[in-house]
Amino acid sequence: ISTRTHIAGFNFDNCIMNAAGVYDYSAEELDAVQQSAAATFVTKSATLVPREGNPEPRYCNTPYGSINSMGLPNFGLAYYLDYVSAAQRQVPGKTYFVSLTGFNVEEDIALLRQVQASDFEGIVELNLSCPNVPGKPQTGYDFEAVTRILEAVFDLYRAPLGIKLPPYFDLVHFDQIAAILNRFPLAYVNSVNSIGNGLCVDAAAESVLIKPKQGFGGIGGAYLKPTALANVFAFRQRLNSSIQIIGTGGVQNGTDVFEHILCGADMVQVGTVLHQEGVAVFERLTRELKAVMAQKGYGGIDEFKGRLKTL
Ligand SMILES: CC(C)(C)CCc1c(C(=O)O)[nH]c(=O)[nH]c1=O
Repeated sequence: ISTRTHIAGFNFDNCIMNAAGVYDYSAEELDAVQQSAAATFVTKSATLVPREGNPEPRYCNTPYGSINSMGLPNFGLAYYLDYVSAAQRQVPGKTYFVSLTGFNVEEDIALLRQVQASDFEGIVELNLSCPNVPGKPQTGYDFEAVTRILEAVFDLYRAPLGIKLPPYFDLVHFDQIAAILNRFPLAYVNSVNSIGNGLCVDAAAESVLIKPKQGFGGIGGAYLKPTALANVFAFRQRLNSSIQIIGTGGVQNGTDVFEHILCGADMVQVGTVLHQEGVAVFERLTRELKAVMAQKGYGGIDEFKGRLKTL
């Protein structure tokens, strides 16, 4: 039984990896993912210069998942390009993902120019959940901004590039954003980022759980799965077949991975469960996925990918 997959023409021995922002901040964490059963890694979304991020506590586990307002702490793009450059030499033939996020189009372009000038041979993931012009919603919810950014990006960048999107909750929004995305040579769409601006409360302390933004933060974990599966399934039906899908959100076991693939995902990423369990989670999820496949008689993920039945 094989859980191998392919993204942007690159082959991967497995279809499970980390989600940007989790276990990918430092070289030590990236090493741990490298040495695990994960297919590959994606780096923490990188900015032009290093960022400390928000004051702590900025992440908290909750009964059904997690809440975070990290504030994009990262060592800067150069650090991650150096790490991946060394990884490419150490393990030739393995493909890595570098996540980027600018706070405006100019920054996005500057980040991509820096990637182009490097020896990076992998896949770029552009995080569109970043804030945009103050007073406007995050980029992923500002469809004109998405259009403007992708026009600038694809004028410049010709190598494999995917985007990370926030969750959408209205079928008309799926139609509208998919019509935009179908105009561009995207390698993939990664759905979903955390549900923005949730609020978790500690009733005993009568307080919020995290310090930034009065306790508002991105919601991950089990809460997220129905929304994540809906976004994967909706985009699979709307996007050109040339645009692949990475499914992210709410994975806790092999059946959840199976469900993401059934909805159309070509690769599945994990965040909260990785943060809580560590990199051993990749071996567990892979084992559990293979058990589901064995029980159903599937030899490879293409036999059930996107085959979700409607009633
Ligand atoms: C939310 C932003 C800080 C604008 C982007 C980075 C990010 C963060 C973060 O660094 O706070 N957390 C998430 O759950 N998703 C993200 O995409």
